Amino acid sequence: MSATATAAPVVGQSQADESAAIRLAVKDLNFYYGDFKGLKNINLNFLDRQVTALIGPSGCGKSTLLRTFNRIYSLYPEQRAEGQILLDGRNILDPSIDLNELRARVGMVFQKPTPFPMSIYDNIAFGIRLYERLGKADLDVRVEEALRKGALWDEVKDKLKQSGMGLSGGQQQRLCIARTVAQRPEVILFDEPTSALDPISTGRIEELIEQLRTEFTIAIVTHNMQQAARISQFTAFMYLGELVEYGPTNRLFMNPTKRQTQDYITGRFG
Ligand SMILES: Nc1ncnc2c1ncn2[C@@H]1O[C@H](COP(=O)(O)OP(=O)(O)OP(=O)(O)O)[C@@H](O)[C@H]1O
Repeated sequence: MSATATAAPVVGQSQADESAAIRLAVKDLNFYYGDFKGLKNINLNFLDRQVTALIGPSGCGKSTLLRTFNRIYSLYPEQRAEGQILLDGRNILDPSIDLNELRARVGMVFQKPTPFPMSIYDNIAFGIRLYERLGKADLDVRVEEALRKGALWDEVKDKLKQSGMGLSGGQQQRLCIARTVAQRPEVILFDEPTSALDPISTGRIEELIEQLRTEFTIAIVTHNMQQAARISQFTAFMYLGELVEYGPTNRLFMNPTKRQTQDYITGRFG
């Protein structure tokens, strides 16, 4: 989808904390799909308990970058990353990294809600059981905690045994967020989490992301620049596999330093 805005979007209120600790540091990252170079020498930091939005025209590499952070690409043998991605100082591209542990520390929420075909309760409990042995009472507490953090508890507390597939699209997406949160990750990746949702469900997810950032470091890919402006503290603008400009969202939208950024946020290309 292309940018259609004709003027820079209105920027939200939350201020970037430029002094926050670096949670994820991307250094000289190159990414290849076979011979095709999808990311070119990316250097970028994601700061603790801040929301960083990745924006740019279709095909610029936003999802590719996001997918390096939990190495989900390693399911495909022809895809590879070079460089470093330091999570709390440790390079997650190192072959010795335990991928299951990495994916518990770096959770991901996809564009299309993907509940498991099981009960609402088990959707949350499933991931916890993979890593921890908890008794029924403790597990109940964890499930409730996750559903509360996913802003879903009040709507589902009386039907935890019903299938997660029976929820509305927006509720399913909040269930997926709760499932991710239940693993107690440090970083949560959102890949266009609201593009399949109506405006009301979108608003709820945006509010939820705003709450989650008090606890988690968040990276979000979005085509919606108003959304990036509303919910992120930092924004990275990408084009053709390169990082063009990065900075506090306020500054990047109000006063971009690069012509390409200016053109994109005002809808002059895309
Ligand atoms: N599996 C793949 N094999 C080969 N090339 C791919 C593959 N996936 C993505 N690409 C290419 O890598 C580049 C970056 O794609 P990516 O999906 O990261 O872009 P994007 O900015 O997220 O796009 P969109 O906004 O359309 O989702 C594009 O040129 C795309 O065609």
